[in-house]
Amino acid sequence: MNESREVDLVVVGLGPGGEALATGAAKAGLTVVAVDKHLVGGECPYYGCIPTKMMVRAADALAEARRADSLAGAVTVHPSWTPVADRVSNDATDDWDDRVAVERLEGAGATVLHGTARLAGERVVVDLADGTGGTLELLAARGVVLNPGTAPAEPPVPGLEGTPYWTNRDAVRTTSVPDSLVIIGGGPIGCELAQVFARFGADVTVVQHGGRLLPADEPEASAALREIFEHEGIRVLTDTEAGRVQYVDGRFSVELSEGEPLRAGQLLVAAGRRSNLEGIGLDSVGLDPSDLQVDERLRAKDGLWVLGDVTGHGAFTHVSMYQSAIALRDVLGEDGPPATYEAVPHTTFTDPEVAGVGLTEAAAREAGLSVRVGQADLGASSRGFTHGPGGAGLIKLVEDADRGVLVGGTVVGPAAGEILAMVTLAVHAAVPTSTLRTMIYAYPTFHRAIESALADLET
Ligand SMILES: Cc1cc2nc3c(=O)[nH]c(=O)nc-3n(C[C@H](O)[C@H](O)[C@H](O)COP(=O)(O)OP(=O)(O)OC[C@H]3O[C@@H](n4cnc5c(N)ncnc54)[C@H](O)[C@@H]3O)c2cc1C
Ligand SMILES: NC(=O)c1ccc[n+]([C@@H]2O[C@H](COP(=O)([O-])OP(=O)(O)OC[C@H]3O[C@@H](n4cnc5c(N)ncnc54)[C@H](O)[C@@H]3O)[C@@H](O)[C@H]2O)c1
Repeated sequence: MNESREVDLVVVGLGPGGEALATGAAKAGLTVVAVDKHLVGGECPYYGCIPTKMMVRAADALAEARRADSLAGAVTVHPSWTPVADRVSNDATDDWDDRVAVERLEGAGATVLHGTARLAGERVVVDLADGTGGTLELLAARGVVLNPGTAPAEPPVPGLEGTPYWTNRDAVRTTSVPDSLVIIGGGPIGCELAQVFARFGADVTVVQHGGRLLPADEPEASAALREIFEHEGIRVLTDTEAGRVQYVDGRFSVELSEGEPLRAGQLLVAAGRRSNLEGIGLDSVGLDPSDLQVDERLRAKDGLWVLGDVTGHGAFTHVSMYQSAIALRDVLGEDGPPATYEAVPHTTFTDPEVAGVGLTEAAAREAGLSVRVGQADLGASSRGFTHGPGGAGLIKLVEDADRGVLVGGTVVGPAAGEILAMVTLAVHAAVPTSTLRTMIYAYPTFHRAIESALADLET
């Protein structure tokens, strides 16, 4: 089938934001063609947030059971990956089948196509994945939305190519736990999965070429997480470069910039992401994919909106969804608040969770702000004390002293992502720190430690 069609809107790439935008535009009465080369919904539901958080939940349950000894008596733990693999396959991903998502989008009134799309000047060309080798040319009167996301980056490590190493996409599909696992990369993916597989019995080593785990977070958070990882038996090698990789007789060996090579049953590469904008045809409309800028309504140019991870405002589902709502209003010609990114929160779902919002202390100083920081030891708070094992953590607040408002905050601890919510609100709404100090904090909650960190701002 080689045909041309005129429609109102074409959405290329159906990550969380693209799917939501296509749904909203179709419900608003536009004729919408929504195209994805793989699964409708993108990385988050099939290979990212949802399956990995099911894995984290299972690993946390094991850790809690192991803590029971010192709190409530003996519990015997026999880890099994079977319920994890079953939940990921049956409940999270429908065995990596997007039929439900496709039907939902079609139910909203959109036409859904599986195929690889690219811009060709005024038109969008779709190479259909229906096995016919056909193409479809679409002319979109209102415009085109790109939400193509990212793919796992392959670092330039000699010998890596051609080995059966894992990326996040393989790790979430595994039906067994390797006896040993080397992870290249100590970012959010590397850290979350290191703890999951270690708690299920794998001997795990994280190789991180920077100086610390989670380098985008506060150094205090990285140090706290490293201590906990090492206490749990996870080996953390920082300032270490992975060298030649070999795969012989079903085992990996990884040479290192220093020390003995590592040997393991599996290798996970979690060394960042590669933008899917390359090859999507931006050059055909005069734009450079390696330096794409979007405005506060996600417009790259008239009639072209781009959203999600590739915009560089935080590779998180909530950013993709936030941008999607703003771009949808613009597509529909509606007014509304523009996109701002001062209070983008994130949570890495290790145990303890590492959650942050806004600027780190270093970023605030680099921005030339008059910075005051305040810290509190979560483990030493009343709630941390009563919680006991697993209750360690910290709170760090960053204040712009001239304005008297928080511009950033970090929480490490159990449910840190939830505790962070009030710091996110404070940064977002620029609530004066003097107002935050007069609030009553329930006793004994974890969030009450924020009051101690606020008091520490004054010292
Ligand atoms: C292991 C892992 C865990 C994560 N955990 C979290 C978490 O806990 N919380 C969180 O907020 N975020 C998390 N993320 C990040 C989150 O998955 C992404 O930020 C989110 O998916 C938003 O991405 P996106 O909207 O840019 O598009 P994506 O989800 O990447 O989707 C893009 C879609 O575009 C399609 N596509 C690309 N090019 C084309 C083309 N030319 N034609 C047609 N279709 C195309 C792709 O097939 C894909 O379906 C995690 C990511 C990973 C990898
Ligand atoms: N809970 C969450 O919200 C969550 C969880 C997972 C992923 N994510 C999103 O997905 C994105 C991608 O995650 P990621 O962890 O792959 O990427 P990342 O870019 O955040 O971290 C990759 C890490 O790998 C290191 N690295 C790169 N090349 C290396 C090499 N050759 N040797 C050793 N170390 C190397 C980098 O220093 C970096 O710290 C994240 O930035 C985040 O936005 C979010």
